[in-house]
Amino acid sequence: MVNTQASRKGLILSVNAGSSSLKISLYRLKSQTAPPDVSSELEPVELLLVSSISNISAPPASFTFSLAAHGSGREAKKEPVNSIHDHTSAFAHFLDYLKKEASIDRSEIAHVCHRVVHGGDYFHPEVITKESYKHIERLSDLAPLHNGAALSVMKACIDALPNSQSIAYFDTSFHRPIPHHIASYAIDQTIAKKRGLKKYGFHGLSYAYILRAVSTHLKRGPNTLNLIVMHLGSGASVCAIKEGKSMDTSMGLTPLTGLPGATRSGGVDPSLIFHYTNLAGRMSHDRSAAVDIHVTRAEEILNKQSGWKAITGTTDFGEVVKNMKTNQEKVDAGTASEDEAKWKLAYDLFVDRIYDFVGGYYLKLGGRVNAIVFSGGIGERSVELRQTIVAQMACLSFKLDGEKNASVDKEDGAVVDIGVSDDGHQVLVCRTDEQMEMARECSLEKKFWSDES
Ligand SMILES: Nc1ncnc2c1ncn2[C@@H]1O[C@H](COP(=O)(O)OP(=O)(O)O)[C@@H](O)[C@H]1O
Ligand SMILES: CC(=O)OP(=O)(O)O
Ligand SMILES: [Mg+2]
Repeated sequence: MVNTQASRKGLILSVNAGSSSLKISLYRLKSQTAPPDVSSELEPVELLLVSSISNISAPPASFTFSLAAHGSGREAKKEPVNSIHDHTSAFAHFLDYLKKEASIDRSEIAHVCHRVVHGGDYFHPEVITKESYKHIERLSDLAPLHNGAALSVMKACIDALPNSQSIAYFDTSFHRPIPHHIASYAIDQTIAKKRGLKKYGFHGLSYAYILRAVSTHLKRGPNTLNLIVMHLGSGASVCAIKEGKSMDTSMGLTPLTGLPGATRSGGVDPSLIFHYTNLAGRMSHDRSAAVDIHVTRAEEILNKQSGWKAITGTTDFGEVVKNMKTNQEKVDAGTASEDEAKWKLAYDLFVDRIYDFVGGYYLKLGGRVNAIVFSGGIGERSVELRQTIVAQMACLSFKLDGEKNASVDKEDGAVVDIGVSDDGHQVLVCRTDEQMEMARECSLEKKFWSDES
């Protein structure tokens, strides 16, 4: 049931619970009288403020909050916060700040959009009811770093923002068009069907935003585009987009497989875990999540105690790159200790797995690739990683403009060109925005804005 008062004010709060972060943006509808008539705009909503809490899994968390003044953005306030230890306390900290720092009446927030990583067989946004909440809760075991976090924020929203309607937007929706044989595993198909064991794919809200942003940037309809998009953050994945639709992606049944992440192993031989520990099948006693999640020791180790954190001790890939450069000479000379060499191991291993997917997807797309796109915290910020990947892709005739690559941070806009080859292959960076993707979808959905709904 939409609160009519709030609906008329047209504020949308978008909440993105990532594995290591909570990103929150507040928007106002640009056209309050006729919200659904702005479908052609990339951003039919106006950003009012943005807040981000990072390092939730490696405290102290870092909190930023900035009011967007006519789009230009005011200097962000950034501070470490010791009281933040999970997504619930991160959201509570944000609400406190909102009260103190912004002259916004919470009761004007009509809708809260929640990024939910695993939607199972939900393909469309779902208003949160007892039933949909339970459905998402049941899927928590398949996205142990994510769905529980999103649910805990939903609970907090229902308490703190009783006038607002909570709506779940799913990462998995974008990947619905993946062909059956690509989404299937080579296992007993009766069991696969019964238990829903297939590739779902994730980072879908990000890929949807990127597709639209690149389409606007290149002035070409999304359905004419073939892209290889890398979303590289604490969770990292690659997606092959064929004629505007997801054709394949590197994550699978859960967000664990594919590329390694900050604390995730990525794809390993499934037998590995039984050699790693003989307690693999036992239930984990980890109770750090605010919502009960049932995972085995195997899942806990591969999701939370692996990745570059396990190799180097840090979840920050920026640190990995910095330390790798510091130790480069010794590594090249063969005189580096294991401790000095570990940074390069983490970097090279990540890069190697990216090659696997980018190379495979280039082949699947028959070489007809309009652009490769870097996004996510690492893809958007690591000059070195982009340089390494595109250098290897020279054999596929991709070319990087070194100066443009080094000055991405100085460029405005969602998409930045960093190279184009003679035969038209583009290299792009896209500042992805999952919160905007949800707010946009929400603003365009007539039923969320009619007084009768
Ligand atoms: N300058 C940088 N170079 C490389 N990696 C960076 C840099 N700055 C941030 N990162 C990485 O970006 C990651 C966060 O990415 P993001 O997509 O925002 O995370 P999440 O997966 O939680 O949504 C951090 O884990 C950090 O490793
Ligand atoms: C699906 C996933 O891994 O998301 P994130 O990168 O936000 O943790
Ligand atoms: Mg993320």
